[in-house]
Amino acid sequence: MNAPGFPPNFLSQLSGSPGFDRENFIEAHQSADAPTSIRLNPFKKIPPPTGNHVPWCGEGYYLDSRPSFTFDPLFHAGCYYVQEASSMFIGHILNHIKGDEPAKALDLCAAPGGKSTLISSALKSNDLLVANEIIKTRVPVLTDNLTRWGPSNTIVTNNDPKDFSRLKGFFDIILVDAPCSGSGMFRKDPDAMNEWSKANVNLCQQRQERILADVYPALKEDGYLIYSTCSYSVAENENILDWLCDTFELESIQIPIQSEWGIVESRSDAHQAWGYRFYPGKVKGEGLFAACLRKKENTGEMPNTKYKEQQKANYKEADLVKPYLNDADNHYYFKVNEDWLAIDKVHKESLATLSQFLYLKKSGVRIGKLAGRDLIPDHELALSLIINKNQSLQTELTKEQAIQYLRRDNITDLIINDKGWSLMTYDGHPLGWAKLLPNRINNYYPKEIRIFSKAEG
Ligand SMILES: C[S@@+](CC[C@H](N)C(=O)[O-])C[C@H]1O[C@@H](n2cnc3c(N)ncnc32)[C@H](O)[C@@H]1O
Repeated sequence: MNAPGFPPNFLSQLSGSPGFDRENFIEAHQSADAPTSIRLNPFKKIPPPTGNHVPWCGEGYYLDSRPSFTFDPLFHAGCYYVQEASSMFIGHILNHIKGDEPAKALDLCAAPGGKSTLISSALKSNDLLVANEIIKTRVPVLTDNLTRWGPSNTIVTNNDPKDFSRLKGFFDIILVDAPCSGSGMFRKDPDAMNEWSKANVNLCQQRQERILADVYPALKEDGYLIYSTCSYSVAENENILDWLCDTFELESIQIPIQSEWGIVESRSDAHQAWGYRFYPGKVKGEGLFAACLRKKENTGEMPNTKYKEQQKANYKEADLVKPYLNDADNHYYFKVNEDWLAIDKVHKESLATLSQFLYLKKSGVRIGKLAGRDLIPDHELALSLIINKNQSLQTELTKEQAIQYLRRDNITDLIINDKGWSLMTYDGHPLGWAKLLPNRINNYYPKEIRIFSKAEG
């Protein structure tokens, strides 16, 4: 069977990969469309869709067809994330390794944020997630996706992996979802085939080693390193595991899987490290490789950071913003310029440490600015999981009105009985803020993320 479109040497290079079935692989790329799947936000409950479950992810569902997510207000409310099914396996690994002890997790290569929202779903409020993206222009999409998801225990950073090497032994879990040659996405994005070459695979391999070496000191002894790519190349996968085991003291972790899931369990040549391969045709999802290793050495620890307390006057101001949050006493309140922010109290020290070494782009939840004793609420607050909805007005919108709101258009046929800041909700889920005035509504949906397309379909 021939496969038009695959780059020269691609199939021959794959022929040695564990579990590779040439005919099955070509057929999956010729005849089957990439399945559409979503993952529900466990903290913003909506009725599950009618499609089948993703076998390795309790919150993952395949959809029978691909709807227009842009025109679904619940998507903008952060009730679900559109994610390729294989990627959800990272959540399965996390569930296997994570105990009850509070953990600090780092998602090093995080934009656009699919795996960050996945990790976030598996964490409790006393766990911390740091989601980092090196490329500045990709940070906004990451912060937007995490804002929609709503956690208050998350910090977004914009740093090079080597900046993390100073955070010695800080993290219990590090995910490196590495930039790679991208062959696993060929079915979804056939244009990616034009970028593929053996030389690029080698370049990616070198970059992957560099990223891993840079971040390694930030992992605690006995902490877990999860490594993943969307490449099929042994050079970027099993060979990287061997390189890791040659270079550092790591133990490979076997992850329980069920044979009917269709995932191929592989072993690296030299160290017999376990890896998990996803081939379209064998699994209902795109190409992925994932592995988990445990650090068995101490490469240094952070000295304790002394936290500089804020001045007393600020605490008085903080009392004005507290009523806007649920569980207000379990949060730590701080100011960045004029804005008040909150993060779970247990992360106060971590925040101080991270702010010394990294560029923080989003920390916990931005509550808003005070104008006298009144709060000008921030969009992050509206979408957050910690908002006290009873503190402000709420205006429930029809689907048509919600789309108008999300476009920043005029909202038609809305009867206004109140005055002031109102949460605009759809099916009870906040979308953002508007200010209700006697004869008009001021729409405060952020213009950068408004719906731009005019027509559905
Ligand atoms: C596979 S994508 C991450 C996808 C993301 N984890 C998700 O699930 O949505 C790899 C990311 O690594 C970033 N990246 C590129 N070069 C990098 C480098 N040298 N060090 C760290 N990250 C890099 C890319 O900008 C990209 O966002």
